[in-house]
Amino acid sequence: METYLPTEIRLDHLLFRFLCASAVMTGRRIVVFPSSAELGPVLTHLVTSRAEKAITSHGRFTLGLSGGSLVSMLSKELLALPQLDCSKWVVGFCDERLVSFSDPESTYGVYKSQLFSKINIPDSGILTIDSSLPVTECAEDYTRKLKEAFPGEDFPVFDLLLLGMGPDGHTCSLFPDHPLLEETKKIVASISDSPKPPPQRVTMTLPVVNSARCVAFISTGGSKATVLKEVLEGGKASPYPAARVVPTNGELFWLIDDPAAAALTIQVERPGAGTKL
Ligand SMILES: O=C1O[C@H](COP(=O)(O)O)[C@@H](O)[C@H](O)[C@H]1O
Repeated sequence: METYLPTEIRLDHLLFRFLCASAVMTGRRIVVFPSSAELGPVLTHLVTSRAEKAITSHGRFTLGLSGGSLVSMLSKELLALPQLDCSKWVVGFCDERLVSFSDPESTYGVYKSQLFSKINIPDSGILTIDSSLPVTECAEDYTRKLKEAFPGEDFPVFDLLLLGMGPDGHTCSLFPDHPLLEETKKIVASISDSPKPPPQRVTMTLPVVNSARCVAFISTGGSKATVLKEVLEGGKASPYPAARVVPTNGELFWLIDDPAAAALTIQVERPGAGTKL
């Protein structure tokens, strides 16, 4: 039996269903903002909306964080929210550099000083590497921590992964032409020859990234424009690690600014004020 709805609500409902369907059909949404000032609030909406959905459905929100330019943008935006309850968050790192936590290159270290120390996330909800271990043992130790945090899952299924992309097309610590791109069994891999310093890192593998319920790339600045065109318009044959991120059952967002989008010729979304994902 069809429920009666006023015309405007039926149209909204149809539009909503259309947008959902087109997102599924295209498999990804590329959303371009004039600058990171407009991108930031939409990113926080994505985080808080997926957190609410996850906590309602399974009692916690599992979030994978990347380093680099994302750290300060995300920290600033989350801390600007009037209310942020992170008591049910479990945070892991999409990749981490093998340096001491006090080193400015430590992704955990910078999140700790810019974000974790200012929110109510419990220490037990932050899955860190043991930076005192040699790199292969560090990856094994981090694998064990993820397996404990995601019991019964062959590959951990994160509610949301926030990824960056370097100007060479790398994401996490998965670099172009590196054998780690072919990894199919490990959850976490070590790398000792990262072309971007520091050379020793641990990284989630592509099977983990592609198992997530939602993956969002945040990419800003003109230095990303050339590679972004290759990644987003290069088709299935694109050799760039970022192009290999295609969640099997999850959502994929590319949140980018105008300078990063400068070379794109494909259709993108240009949201207005108050856009929510
Ligand atoms: O080295 C890294 O780089 C990427 C990209 O960083 P960005 O500063 O160009 O946004 C980052 O996503 C990754 O976590 C980090 O280890």
